[in-house]
Amino acid sequence: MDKLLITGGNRLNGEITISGAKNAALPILCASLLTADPIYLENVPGLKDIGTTLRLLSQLGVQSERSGPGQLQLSAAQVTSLEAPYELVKTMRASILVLGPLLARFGEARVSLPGGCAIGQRPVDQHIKGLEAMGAEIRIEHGFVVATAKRLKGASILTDMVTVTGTENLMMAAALAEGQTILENAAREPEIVDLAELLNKMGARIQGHGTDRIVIDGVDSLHGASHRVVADRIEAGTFLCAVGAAGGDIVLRQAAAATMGAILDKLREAGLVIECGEDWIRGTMTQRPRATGFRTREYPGFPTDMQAQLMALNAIADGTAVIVENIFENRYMHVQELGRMGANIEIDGHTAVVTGVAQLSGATVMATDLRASASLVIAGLAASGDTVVERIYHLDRGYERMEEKLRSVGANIQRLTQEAA
Ligand SMILES: CC(=O)N[C@H]1[C@@H](OP(=O)(O)OP(=O)(O)OC[C@H]2O[C@@H](n3ccc(=O)[nH]c3=O)[C@H](O)[C@@H]2O)O[C@H](CO)[C@@H](O)[C@@H]1O
Ligand SMILES: C=C(OP(=O)(O)O)C(=O)O
Repeated sequence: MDKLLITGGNRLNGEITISGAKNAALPILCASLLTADPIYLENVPGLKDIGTTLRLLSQLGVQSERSGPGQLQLSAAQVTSLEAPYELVKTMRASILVLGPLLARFGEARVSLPGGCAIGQRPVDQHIKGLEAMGAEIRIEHGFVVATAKRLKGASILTDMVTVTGTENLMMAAALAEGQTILENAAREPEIVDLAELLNKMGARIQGHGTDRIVIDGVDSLHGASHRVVADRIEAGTFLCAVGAAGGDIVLRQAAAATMGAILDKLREAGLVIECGEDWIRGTMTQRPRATGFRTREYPGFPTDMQAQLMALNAIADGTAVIVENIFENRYMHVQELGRMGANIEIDGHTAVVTGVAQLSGATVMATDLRASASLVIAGLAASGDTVVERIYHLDRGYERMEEKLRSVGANIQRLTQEAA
């Protein structure tokens, strides 16, 4: 298992190019199942989760070809299986996103239930409830969601809570349903907007994406399209937290500041000077961070996927910050590891109270999930001495060449492969 070795203390200066968003690319890859025509994609990030999704799609019969860096052509002309097996689904919960497309186009799907994971239980009951409202018959059998439908029918669906992949699954299914579907309480994340834009290029009739009421007029079939995946706002926010913790001056290229309002507001509150244009963000940090409390919320609120990284910045801030995690019930796994580096953090239920310390000290720590890993890297960049982050396969799920990007702006960070470790 690979590890990262970080020697803290270097300031970060220079430019980093932001990759396409994991959370937009994953549903977009699954959307290729909705048509027999080819889908051409650009700005697909090179991530383990993308590899897993391509393996899953290949198992279903989808052909994929890389034509250049970040470019991918997908063809679901010959789908040969309608089953997503546990071996693949268990490593990546977003695999549930094949359910809606398979059911809508082929009238049948068997998708393994994802099971529990580090950050929370994460059930898929709302995906199922929505598809049932559209006329699907669904049963849980031997750990699989087994769904059938002659043709899905448009319905009015109000989900119990705002769910990102739930909205995506139902939007994809509704695109090929008979009649109109209205999704109330829909998620508004930029990644949903990106998916809807691709679906509309494929001939879908979707309106209201980016609001909490999405209206989809189903069509009989969809066709091929080309699309560039939106920039990863969480990757960009992570690098801004890194410069906030280590100090320095970095410019992020191919970033989408317009999707990052709440993140940029909080980082400014923490003391970063931030300037931005349409596709770039500059973050400069010349002082000790200021304690910055926040509550995670659905978009346009502060994202749960940035909670761990901003907590790491707070760990060395001047003052005390109160953080409330509202989306997942168990997303504080990084707290114990940050504590091993000298952070002063107390947890009471969904609330974390972070009292900043002047200096963290490097330690060997273990990554427990994707963003927890990122928070440990940020802490390591600011800490004195060496930090070893173990189990970085979590990090590789969602960050493209993170250590190379950080090294290019001056960080002292290297990957220790299993052999070298
Ligand atoms: C691939 C992807 O895009 N992942 C993102 C997506 O995950 P994901 O789509 O899985 O997260 P959801 O928005 O669905 O989850 C929000 C909350 O609703 C609950 N819930 C959800 C669905 C359901 O059927 N029943 C239910 O109870 C979840 O357990 C969680 O507590 O949104 C999360 C919240 O912004 C992000 O952290 C993830 O990075
Ligand atoms: C939780 C995340 O991803 P996933 O939903 O793919 O587990 C994340 O991106 O932080």
